[in-house]
Amino acid sequence: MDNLRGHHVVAAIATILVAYLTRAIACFFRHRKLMSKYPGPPYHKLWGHILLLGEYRKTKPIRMHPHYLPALLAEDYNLGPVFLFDTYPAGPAILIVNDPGLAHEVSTVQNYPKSQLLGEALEPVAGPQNLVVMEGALWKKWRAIFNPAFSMTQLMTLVPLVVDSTMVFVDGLDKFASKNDPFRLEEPATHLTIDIIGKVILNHDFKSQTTQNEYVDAMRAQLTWLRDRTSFNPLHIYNPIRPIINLYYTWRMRRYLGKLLDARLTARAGNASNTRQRVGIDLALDTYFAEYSRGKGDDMNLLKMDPEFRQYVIDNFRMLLVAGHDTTSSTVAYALYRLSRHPDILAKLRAEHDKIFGSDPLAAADVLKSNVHLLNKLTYTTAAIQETLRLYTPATSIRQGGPHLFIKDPSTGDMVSTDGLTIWIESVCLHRSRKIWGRDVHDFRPERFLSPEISNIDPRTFRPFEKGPRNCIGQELAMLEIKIALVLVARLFDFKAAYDELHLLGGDGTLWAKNDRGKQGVQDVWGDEAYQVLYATAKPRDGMPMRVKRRV
Ligand code: HEM
Repeated sequence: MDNLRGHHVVAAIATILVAYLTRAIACFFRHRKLMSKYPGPPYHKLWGHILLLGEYRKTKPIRMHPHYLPALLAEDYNLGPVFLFDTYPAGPAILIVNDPGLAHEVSTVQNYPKSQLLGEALEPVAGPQNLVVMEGALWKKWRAIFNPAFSMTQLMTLVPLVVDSTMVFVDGLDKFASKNDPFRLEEPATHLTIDIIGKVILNHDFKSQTTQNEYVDAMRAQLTWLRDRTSFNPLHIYNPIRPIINLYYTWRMRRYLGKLLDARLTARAGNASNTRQRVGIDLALDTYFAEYSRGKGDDMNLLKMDPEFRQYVIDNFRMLLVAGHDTTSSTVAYALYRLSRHPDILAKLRAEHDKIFGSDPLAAADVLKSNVHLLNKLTYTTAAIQETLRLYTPATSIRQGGPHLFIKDPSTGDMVSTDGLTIWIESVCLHRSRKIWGRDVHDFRPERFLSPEISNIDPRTFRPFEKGPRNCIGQELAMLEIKIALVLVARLFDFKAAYDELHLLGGDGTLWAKNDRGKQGVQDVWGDEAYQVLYATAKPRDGMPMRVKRRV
């Protein structure tokens, strides 16, 4: 009897399994059939674009940032304004936007929602609700709260603080120069931008350039634990330890920021007029007092912050601290790298600094502090930074398609459905398009942003900070930081990339030294050994090994 019942159970489980498998297989082939109608590189009935991905993995670096791939595909297959890349079920089916007009449509006219994939990827870094992934009224509210912290008027008042942090960076470079050893430029550049964003958002000096800091250690360690979206290794993808580690670092970071918030709250409630500034933490507290003070009498009754509000503030701080350092530090490193490879361009940049700040580079910090508006005169330096951002775009935008959202393919006039698809506004495709920028597209030539030729290029093409309502809140801050770094560094030091000396850095204890993945095989993209890799954002490969020499 028991035996018979056992057979029934097995038969029922088998039936469910067969039904489940049949449905999964039917879904799979329905997906492939549907996707085969989209424009794109050759599509395999069974494999979609998975085999194509395999081909690129043979000829390009394994660690190459995924945002290079659509640009390579567009070039190799002469692809049009919108095309599909589908590695389902290994990855999502992605509709790639490779046209400035369509990018404008998706980012600005229709402002597609942010992709769920982005939410999943950023959750460990800044919780489920933060400025980058929020939508609708919630996003509007928090964007409006923090906007004033990034206004040009506010930023200009912070220039002296940025200069001070950058002088600590200069001291650090000096030490590397006297030791005459290679080092990874990305490391000190990262600590520089962390210190700056701490001041801008929290009115707090992490001093990460000179000391260990609990928050910075936790944040950087957590970034190394994020899932590497280029890895297909199931042991990595489903690592059971990752969620536990994430919880631990999240707890440490929230605790640190919570203490800062409480201290500021107490100071504000006690003596509002003396402590208020337009840094992020005070702007958040302004909103808190405005929203919660009704009927509570004086501010001292608000010292126990509403838990929901508190969570939003802290997670937004976490997001701003991450978004506000990673991309900027990479751009500082890439700008110095590119300048070091083009003595003629570097000479022009230095001549501009001589002209604006006087011929003594050692006096530049004081000159700048006494007249912060001199930064607005840096025309050539700005072009050099723009050219760096064009070639080394640190971030792009991933949106979510939907049943009512269609993209009109300008090459055919077809309305392309975006239902169920991830939409990628692929700025790297736009920034590396030979058709748009000409035959020297992969060359570093700041002049292209200064000559009349730029007026022939659709202004919606160049979008390192994205465009539309979800553009980068920190773009002016980033430009200001990078300009100040170049002004204070470019005339004092000569840099030389040291990729041929990477073996000397194997034991330097950095995040780069600890990870061996992809260090063998092809190591260049478009002939560039300092290609970008995915390490939370787009970072210079191996942290950009450099040697530096003092000039004056
Ligand atoms: C070179 C430096 C930077 C680059 C290239 C850059 C690029 C970008 C891009 C492309 C986006 C759009 C992302 C998306 O659509 O998902 C973005 C958004 C954002 N960036 Fe930046 N960023 C830089 C520096 C900064 C800085 C210094 C901050 C300061 C906190 C910052 C904070 C943010 C935030 C909060 C968003 C989300 C804005 C929103 O959706 O309302 N970024 N950034």
